[in-house]
Amino acid sequence: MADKYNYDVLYIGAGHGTFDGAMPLAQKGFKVGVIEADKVGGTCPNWGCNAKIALDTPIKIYEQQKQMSNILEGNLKINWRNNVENKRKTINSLPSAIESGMKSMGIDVIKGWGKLVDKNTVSVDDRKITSKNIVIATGLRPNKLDIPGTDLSHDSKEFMDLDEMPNNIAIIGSGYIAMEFATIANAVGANVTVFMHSDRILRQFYQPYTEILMKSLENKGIKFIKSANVASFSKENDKFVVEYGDNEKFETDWILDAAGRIPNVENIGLEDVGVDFDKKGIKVDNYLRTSVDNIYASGDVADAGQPKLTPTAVFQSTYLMKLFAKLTDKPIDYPSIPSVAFTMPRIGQVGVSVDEAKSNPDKYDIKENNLTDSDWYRIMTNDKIAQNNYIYNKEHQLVGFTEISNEADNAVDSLLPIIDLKLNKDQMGQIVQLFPSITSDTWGNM
Ligand SMILES: Cc1cc2nc3c(=O)[nH]c(=O)nc-3n(C[C@H](O)[C@H](O)[C@H](O)COP(=O)(O)OP(=O)(O)OC[C@H]3O[C@@H](n4cnc5c(N)ncnc54)[C@H](O)[C@@H]3O)c2cc1C
Ligand SMILES: NC(=O)c1ccc[n+]([C@@H]2O[C@H](COP(=O)([O-])OP(=O)(O)OC[C@H]3O[C@@H](n4cnc5c(N)ncnc54)[C@H](O)[C@@H]3O)[C@@H](O)[C@H]2O)c1
Repeated sequence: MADKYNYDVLYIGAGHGTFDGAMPLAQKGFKVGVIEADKVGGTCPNWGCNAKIALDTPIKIYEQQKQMSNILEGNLKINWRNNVENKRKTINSLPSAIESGMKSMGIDVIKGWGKLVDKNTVSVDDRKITSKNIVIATGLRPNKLDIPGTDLSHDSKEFMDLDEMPNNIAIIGSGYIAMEFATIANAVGANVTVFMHSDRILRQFYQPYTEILMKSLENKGIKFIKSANVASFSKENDKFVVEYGDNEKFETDWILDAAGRIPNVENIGLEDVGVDFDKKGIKVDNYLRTSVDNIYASGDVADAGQPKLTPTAVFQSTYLMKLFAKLTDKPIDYPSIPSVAFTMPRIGQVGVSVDEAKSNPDKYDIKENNLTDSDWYRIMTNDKIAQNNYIYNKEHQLVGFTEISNEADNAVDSLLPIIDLKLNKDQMGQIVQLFPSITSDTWGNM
């Protein structure tokens, strides 16, 4: 299409906020360009979900083996170097696979730093590229603590590429990255100390479950320092020192700063072109349109009031494809975005939360289960922690769910069609699950 401009749609950033929608858009005949400054695929395949789950998979097996030590004899041990090598092997081909996929659909993949020049022009080094529509999908980056010695700390990307697991690790923060990586480092044998900002971990999740998780991690040897108020990092001989609280000092071998991630909004010309943003990201309306009418934002960098996760980025980029291809003219209508902390045990949730249900008893009913004594599957795997909550509206439709267990990710996933398609009992009765499976038990416990 594009005649007046080089492209119909030009994307800045090549993560899930871009490629899930850009590929089908190009397939429909639209002229599409994608600018990427680093690895094609962005955070999720290279430094996020895929990379993390490759490292986590042996951890899950290791933890489950310990649970079944009455049957499985011998002591498994995780070889960290092999684990990192295996992670590299499983993800290293993803950028070129995604790039080839885009090129095969006719997308021009342009390497370099994209910066808005005006509402239809983006510069990449010395090149000026024009487009009818522009999508900014530049993602997030670690929010390094603004304290003395901050450069002595490391981020999640560096953790996932450690050739040796340090004996002692200090982790700053108690969110997703902090808890998932504390789980991994502890299983590999490191002494892990978590410096919490407050007295809670994983504040997005149901607090009674996060308290159970924290106790379980403590029982495995992870130390938590609540409301630590970390003041500085320094180096003394071969050791690193975390100064916190009332001038207390903690010596360690390695510091992971996991105190959150912030939007990549700097040096991309937003101010020059009049695109509004703040520290939560680029402001968008219900069509993912920014304050400039032909410029859109997608994925983590957009402040869309949704969890900044891969499923959100996939849904948003796919929605934009439909909008550009005129397959919809309606505002974006989000499904329930599922989220899981890949700790052991895991905590997962989707839809209406338990807290929301408890504060609106006229709208919701809650069914709580302890699966360790009632659920055959969890008895079989000797799970010591497995609980869930089903949340129903007054028409008895399932509208929310949360679980803590080794299988919480699979349990949440299995219920998404019921929640999103609002299946009633008759419709559910038309579907039989594989048996035995987590799905059959999760549906069966409703
Ligand atoms: C350690 C970790 C684990 C995670 N685990 C999970 C998980 O298990 N499940 C889940 O759902 N989510 C997870 N996430 C979040 C998930 O990775 C993100 O939500 C998702 O990758 C967002 O995609 P995006 O396209 O918006 O941004 P990104 O994937 O970050 O892509 C943005 C791209 O833009 C590029 N870029 C930035 N500025 C420019 C510029 N000016 N010019 C050109 N290119 C530019 C960047 O190089 C990058 O490639 C995890 C994140 C991290 C850090
Ligand atoms: N399983 C998953 O889906 C998954 C896994 C990892 C990351 N992610 C995504 O990546 C993003 C970043 O994850 P994250 O764990 O960095 O962020 P987060 O927001 O989950 O956690 C940040 C943590 O840092 C703490 N903190 C904030 N300021 C601090 C300070 N000054 N000093 C000490 N601690 C401080 C917070 O209390 C919190 O515990 C999120 O968008 C998340 O959705 C998702």
